[in-house]
Amino acid sequence: MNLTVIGTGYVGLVTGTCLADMGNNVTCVDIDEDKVKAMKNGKIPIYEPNLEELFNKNIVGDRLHFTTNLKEAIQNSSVIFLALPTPQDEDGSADLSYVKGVAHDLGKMIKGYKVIINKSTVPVGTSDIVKDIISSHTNVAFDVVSNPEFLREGYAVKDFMEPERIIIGSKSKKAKSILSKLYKPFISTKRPIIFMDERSSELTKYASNCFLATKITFMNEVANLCEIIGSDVDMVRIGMGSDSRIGNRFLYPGIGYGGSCFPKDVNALVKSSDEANYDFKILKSVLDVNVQQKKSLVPKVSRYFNNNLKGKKVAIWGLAFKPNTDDVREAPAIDVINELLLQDVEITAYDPEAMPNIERIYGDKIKFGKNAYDILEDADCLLICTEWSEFTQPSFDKIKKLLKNPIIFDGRNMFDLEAMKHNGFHYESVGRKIVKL
Ligand SMILES: NC(=O)C1=CN([C@@H]2O[C@H](COP(=O)(O)OP(=O)(O)OC[C@H]3O[C@@H](n4cnc5c(N)ncnc54)[C@H](O)[C@@H]3O)[C@@H](O)[C@H]2O)C=CC1
Ligand SMILES: O=C(O)[C@H]1O[C@H](OP(=O)(O)OP(=O)(O)OC[C@H]2O[C@@H](n3ccc(=O)[nH]c3=O)[C@H](O)[C@@H]2O)[C@H](O)[C@@H](O)[C@@H]1O
Repeated sequence: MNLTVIGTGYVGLVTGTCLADMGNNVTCVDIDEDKVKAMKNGKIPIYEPNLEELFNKNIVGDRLHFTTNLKEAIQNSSVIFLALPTPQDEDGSADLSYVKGVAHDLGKMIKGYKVIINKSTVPVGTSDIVKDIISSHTNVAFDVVSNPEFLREGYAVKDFMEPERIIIGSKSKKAKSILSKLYKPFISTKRPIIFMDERSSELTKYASNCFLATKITFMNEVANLCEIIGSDVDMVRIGMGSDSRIGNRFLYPGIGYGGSCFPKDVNALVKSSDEANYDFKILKSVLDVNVQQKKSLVPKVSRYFNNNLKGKKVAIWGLAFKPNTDDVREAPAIDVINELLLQDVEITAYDPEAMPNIERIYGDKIKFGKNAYDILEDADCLLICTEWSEFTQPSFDKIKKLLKNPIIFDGRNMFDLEAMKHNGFHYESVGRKIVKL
């Protein structure tokens, strides 16, 4: 099939690349000229494991094309994906201006039947809004389908190629039949397409992200309680997770959830609920608890140094909002850095992928290293904000030699308590006993 993908951020690029890999002829459109130029030259604008290889394969295979010209891009394709940003507006709601803007453009441009598939995360009712906008410009037949995306950064290719389910919100037989054909290579009896109406599909996406954010937040609160009453959250997590009704995934406590989606999507569902005169209390608590959790590491450091961090030198491992991405949007490391800078702390940091993005925010306020050990020399302690696999089995001897004091504050529970005792560290983590020197 000839397809057009509008917006080549994370979702658009993965969607376009994976669908091209299934033999479709895909044209990706973006308004960012530099991005399009770079992609035409085979340069991928994001760090995402396994994507670059697939991207290059499909460019060489002449199935993946890039342009800034929307009119040209949609000319020969009756299937159009929207993968546009829906960032958080000032009042917490989802900003639909990108989606609405493109709907106006499409309304003025379409000449024959098109199915417009929305992959952006959008509030309930957006499919109707898009339909109305397009209809205000044209009498040509078209369908608007809600087809939310569930991929995770860091696993995006696998998640797209082997989705646990594909949600399609549409009442149009024609659109459903086109999408069934398009997604055939991705589905099986264990990985079905679930058809529903547009409004249910739109809510499924928010409800899924909000539930996961709630699950993490619940465990963060369990961890906070563990610290007070002397339980070990790792054991509680294993005990809880072995109940298949609960499941063992997304039960890892830490220094709060971040990223480009959970924070904005929880805010957006709270806002939509308020507008519908429904007080979504549990989600309001999730928002509050996560703000506190993201601030929870620095007070531990401060307490250790008798509430005086002025002039201390702190090394940070991990800046991305999670491993295997260079994305620092709403990353807990940013809250940690802000708080430390407020207390006049000197910061050295290392992340395998995200340092350029953090440097863009802080300039020379932070020093960066070439590797994890580079930044430890003479630091008063080490903080861990992201659980990159390269931090999993470090040389504790080397860390001890380089740090001024053998002290680690771990926001991601990376190390075994007994091992840290044996290695001779003061070690504080989340929801577990403090290992004292
Ligand atoms: N990032 C993720 O892991 C996931 C994101 N989503 C949702 O998918 C949507 C897109 O997210 P991302 O890909 O992360 O966004 P992004 O911000 O990385 O990329 C969006 C792209 O759209 C382009 N764009 C903006 N206006 C345009 C226009 N008028 N015409 C053509 N291109 C235009 C931008 O230049 C940018 O390249 C959001 O609604 C997000 O919530 C859903 C699942 C996963
Ligand atoms: O809508 C989206 O954009 C995507 O949002 C999340 O994906 P992503 O933001 O890439 O990252 P996750 O792996 O879900 O992690 C989100 C945050 O939760 C934190 N987390 C995750 C799991 C856990 O057990 N504990 C925990 O603190 C991570 O550190 C990270 O900060 C969802 O997992 C995807 O299904 C969804 O498509």
